[in-house]
Amino acid sequence: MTKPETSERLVHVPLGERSYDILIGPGLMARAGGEITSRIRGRRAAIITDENVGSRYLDGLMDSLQTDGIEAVSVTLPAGEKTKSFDNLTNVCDVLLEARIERNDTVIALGGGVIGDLTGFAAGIVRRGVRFVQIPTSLLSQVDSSVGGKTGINARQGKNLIGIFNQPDLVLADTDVLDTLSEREFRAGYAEVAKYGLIDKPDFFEWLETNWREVFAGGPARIEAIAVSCQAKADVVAADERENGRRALLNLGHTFGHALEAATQYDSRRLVHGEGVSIGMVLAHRFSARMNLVSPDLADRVEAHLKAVGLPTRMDQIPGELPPTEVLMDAIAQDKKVKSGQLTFILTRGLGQSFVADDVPASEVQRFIEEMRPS
Ligand SMILES: NC(=O)c1ccc[n+]([C@@H]2O[C@H](COP(=O)([O-])OP(=O)(O)OC[C@H]3O[C@@H](n4cnc5c(N)ncnc54)[C@H](O)[C@@H]3O)[C@@H](O)[C@H]2O)c1
Ligand SMILES: O=C(O)C(=O)C[C@@H](O)[C@H](O)[C@H](O)COP(=O)(O)O
Ligand SMILES: [Zn+2]
Repeated sequence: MTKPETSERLVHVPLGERSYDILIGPGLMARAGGEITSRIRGRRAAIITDENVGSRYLDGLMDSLQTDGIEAVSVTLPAGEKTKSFDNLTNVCDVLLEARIERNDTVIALGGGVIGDLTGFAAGIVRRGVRFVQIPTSLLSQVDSSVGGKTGINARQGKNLIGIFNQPDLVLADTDVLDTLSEREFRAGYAEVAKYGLIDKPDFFEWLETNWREVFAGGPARIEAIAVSCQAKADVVAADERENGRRALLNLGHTFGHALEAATQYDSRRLVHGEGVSIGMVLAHRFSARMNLVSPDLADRVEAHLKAVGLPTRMDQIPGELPPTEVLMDAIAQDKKVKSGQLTFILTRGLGQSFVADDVPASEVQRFIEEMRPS
């Protein structure tokens, strides 16, 4: 096994027998075989990827696995949010069973959050659970979706409505691969980075306001931002793995964001997840101001930063027409945080002072959306 780069970072997710490491840094793809064989007994693997990532990184990963004695099959799916479907779940399960992947073999998600969520779900249900490694290749998946074990697919009724908690055995975030990510997708991932600052790390948000250009440029600031994000997520997940309380904070901006994704039929030409989160976080701050929890200046500040990096911050920036507010409210009513029919939102009392509000009147939300949406 080749030596780790000195710039490499390790974040541990302490979850008892489900604990695992997240390795972050350059050159990890070429070491994947060694990192896997040092942790997982089985010598066979199945790699699930998408066409954009597979065409660039599948061969290299296969070579690395082969060097360390792992024999692998692969399946390449179409790229994009629509891939998180029952049809593709069936396809992936079929591939795993046909290849006779056993419980101690490894299923590898090589791609962004779409591939990670779908693959993690399949790995958790095939033979009631086989080993699962995340090799996240988008910024969003390196800072968020590969960590914490939420896996699943979308349903006709809404986003991520069918799935399971299934922690990975290992996460390998090779930061070199971010060089081929489009600027738009990098920005979308950045929304989830900024989210950690807005949840409870005001110093990190301030650091991002000053250093975001370096994060976009690559190098140590980018690795630092990814490591801080993974540590922030690991801390929340370790405290509340199954979202009985504090973990809901990671949903800041998502109640609005998921409704907008559903409203655009998961059409990535109109909106991708991180963009929905960006608009959703601004709405969550504006709604907090509306509820007299914070000054509107804070919402202006959050919007100014997200705008500066080039993210959309308002519903009127989504191309095409949005459905009526009632349709958005229907999607919001399907949110997994709803309790006894009451909406739950993540609101804020200040910069980095987010909290879970589980008594938000639907009528207030509806009125607020009416005012904020394009007329
Ligand atoms: N499970 C969780 O905790 C969690 C957290 C956040 C988001 N998510 C989910 O993650 C998904 C969004 O993830 P995403 O933003 O990674 O989307 P994605 O998986 O669709 O990836 C974005 C695009 O970038 C391409 N891509 C990925 N890596 C690349 C690379 N290195 N070079 C070139 N192209 C590359 C992909 O092919 C795709 O076209 C959503 O479904 C969202 O719900 C899940
Ligand atoms: O890990 C979590 O918990 C999150 O909420 C992270 C979110 O960024 C992510 O988009 C997640 O998939 C949303 O979860 P959901 O339970 O609202 O579907
Ligand atoms: Zn998200």
